[in-house]
Amino acid sequence: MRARMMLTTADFEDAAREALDPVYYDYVAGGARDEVTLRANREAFGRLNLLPRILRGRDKRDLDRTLFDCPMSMPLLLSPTAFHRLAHPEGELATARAAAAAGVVMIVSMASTVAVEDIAAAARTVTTERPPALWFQLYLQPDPDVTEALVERATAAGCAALVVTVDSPVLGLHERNKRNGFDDLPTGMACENLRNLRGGEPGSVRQIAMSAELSWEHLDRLRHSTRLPVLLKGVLHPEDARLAVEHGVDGLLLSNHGGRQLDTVPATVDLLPEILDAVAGRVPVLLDGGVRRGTDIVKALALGAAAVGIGRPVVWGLAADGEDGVRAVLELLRGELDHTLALCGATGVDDLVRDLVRPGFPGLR
Ligand SMILES: Cc1cc2nc3c(=O)[nH]c(=O)nc-3n(C[C@H](O)[C@H](O)[C@H](O)COP(=O)(O)O)c2cc1C
Ligand SMILES: CCCCC(=O)C(=O)O
Repeated sequence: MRARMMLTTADFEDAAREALDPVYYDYVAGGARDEVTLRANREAFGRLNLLPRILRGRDKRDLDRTLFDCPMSMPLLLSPTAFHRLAHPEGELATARAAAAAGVVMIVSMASTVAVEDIAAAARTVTTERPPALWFQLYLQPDPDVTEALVERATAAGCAALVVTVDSPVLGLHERNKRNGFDDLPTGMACENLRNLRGGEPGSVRQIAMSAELSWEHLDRLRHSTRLPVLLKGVLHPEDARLAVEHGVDGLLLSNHGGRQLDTVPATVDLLPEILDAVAGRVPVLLDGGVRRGTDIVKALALGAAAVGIGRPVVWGLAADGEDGVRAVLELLRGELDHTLALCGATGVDDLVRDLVRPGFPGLR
């Protein structure tokens, strides 16, 4: 049999589907309820068209960008995804080494199955031009002391920014997980950032409190308790984007959680112009959701995103081939990004303007 050619992120998804327990595959691939938003994220990128410029490019294009003092080899980052040890025995250690080697930021999930200190140590074992950068994602906890203990832990581990996920007053409901009976980590795996956080906590998933009673006051308290940049992840309404800036956040990660929280919310790339208008350049806006191709990255950047995140493709790479798989996914996207820039007549990622992206022309999908 001919070996599979790993040419696209979809090839990694196919390989991951074969490698993974179907219950875990469904957990990663799935979305909330009817998965309308999950599909919309992809469809929206497909509907947007690129209108390239000619005779104005460059042989060697600049891909690098610095955000929150973190130099990145390209404006692509690893959005936070939980439970990497479900995908590969080395879990987040492998992911962190791949991200460091590729020179991109990894946002560590609060629900990682390796402790943030160990993830940071793994990233530091990689020798590269740029110091490895980790940001830390957290859910605000109803008890602010728990949030603060977590922030202290992430800060001491060397994380350079905090990403506060605000789209989860309750957990999204995935009927795939219900049907599969998946509601906890298997024996031997835990949410290691929560283990012994303040006392003898076991690191159970159930320690992560989702609360519908969180308010801007919880965010204000966090904002005042840390010097790290704070980004909000999951703001969708432009009015909330305005409020977030007023409350002193340093950036937004425009995200619908990969279609895993409220189903039928719009695709993130469709919302991007409205959110950017609301923010009016005061803070950078990053985006994730459905990014699978270099053309997707270019469209989001051209519309004004400061960087884009990928969630599932990282887990597919990890499941398919551990550290090498994640690295391969990142290099594949780097190659597609560079190739798309060339075809668009752009000299680099700073040479992209809104005018390059047009709403779908009829008949072109
Ligand atoms: C398996 C999985 C686990 C996730 N875990 C988290 C998490 O712990 N915290 C969080 O804020 N977002 C989490 N997300 C959402 C991602 O950060 C991101 O928003 C989403 O995956 C982006 O869409 P994409 O998968 O289409 O690239 C998770 C997504 C997946 C697929
Ligand atoms: C408590 C873990 C949350 C993981 C998550 O955010 C997701 O699976 O989308």
